Amino acid sequence: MKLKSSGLEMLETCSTCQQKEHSAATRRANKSEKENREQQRLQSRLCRIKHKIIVLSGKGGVGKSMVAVNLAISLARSGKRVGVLDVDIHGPSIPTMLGLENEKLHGDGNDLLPISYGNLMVMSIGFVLNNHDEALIWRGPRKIAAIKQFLADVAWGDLDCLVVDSPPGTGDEVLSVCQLIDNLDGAILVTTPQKIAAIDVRKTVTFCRRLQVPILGVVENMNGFVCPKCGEITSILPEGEGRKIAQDMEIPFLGSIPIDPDIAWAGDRGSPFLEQFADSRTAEIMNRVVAPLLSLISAKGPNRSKRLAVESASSV
Ligand SMILES: Nc1ncnc2c1ncn2[C@@H]1O[C@H](COP(=O)(O)OP(=O)(O)OP(=O)(O)O)[C@@H](O)[C@H]1O
Repeated sequence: MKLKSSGLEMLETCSTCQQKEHSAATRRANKSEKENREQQRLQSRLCRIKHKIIVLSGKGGVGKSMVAVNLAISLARSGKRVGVLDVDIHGPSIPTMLGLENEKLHGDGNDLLPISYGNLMVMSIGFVLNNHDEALIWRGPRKIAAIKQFLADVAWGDLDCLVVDSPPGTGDEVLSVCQLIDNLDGAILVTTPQKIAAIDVRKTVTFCRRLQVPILGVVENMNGFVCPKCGEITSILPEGEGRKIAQDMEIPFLGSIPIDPDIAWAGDRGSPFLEQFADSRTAEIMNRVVAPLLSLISAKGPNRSKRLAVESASSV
């Protein structure tokens, strides 16, 4: 015991240790100063964006990017200033869906400049990749830093709405967006009609509730098939899980969008469906699905959404 206590005394008085502690304290102070500056920069960007919506799903390939792009187009067509932020680090689809896959990231001083698609402004990790086959092999901290940089450094200017397209699941990217944007209007959850997708989407509902992100509604995509010859909609998948999630979990059901070969065609050609096939029956259905979201954005003032079905917070 005696030896141990005299060892401790040595530690307390040792000048090398004191120096080390002093440098560590300086590093900590510099780090928190840097973090404060970053936080201020982030807030000054975000406060110029009236509404922020994230499109989520627990399942991959269910149509999140398709919903994000067409919602953004619909808002832009109604005269809103809209940005689309693609935070799918490992599989960014937005550049392809908007025909921007050959665009590269530009900067101006400390600002990153969004790429324009008509009057839409777009930012995606896809603009950073050197070629289409390149894969980013990043762990969580690097992904989180990239998303932070997108939110803090992209010069969106004044926007009516930012639509964030996310990767499947509730991993680092989605968690970062939900935590960094503290006044998100809410999340749109996308599912397909099968139980297998719905099971994962239910987890996304729980995730949103734990993070106190309001749920704006569920979209059930790929419900029924639109015959390209006669336009009749035939049911080909088990039906109704999207509506069931909405009922069971007391969240709004925004509607169902059928499988339409023209949606897939439009996505591959980089020409948004609601622009290219504006007069089709499916476009009419899609317009009905996004109508409540348009009303939300058109309401005066930022973040007017009612916090829906949000349960008591628990820290994550
Ligand atoms: N209703 C639909 N009818 C036909 N094709 C569709 C429909 N919805 C989406 N698609 C097509 O399905 C593919 C997957 O859609 P999308 O990329 O939007 O899904 P995602 O959920 O964003 O995928 P990921 O999980 O990989 O990010 C795309 O080629 C898209 O054009």
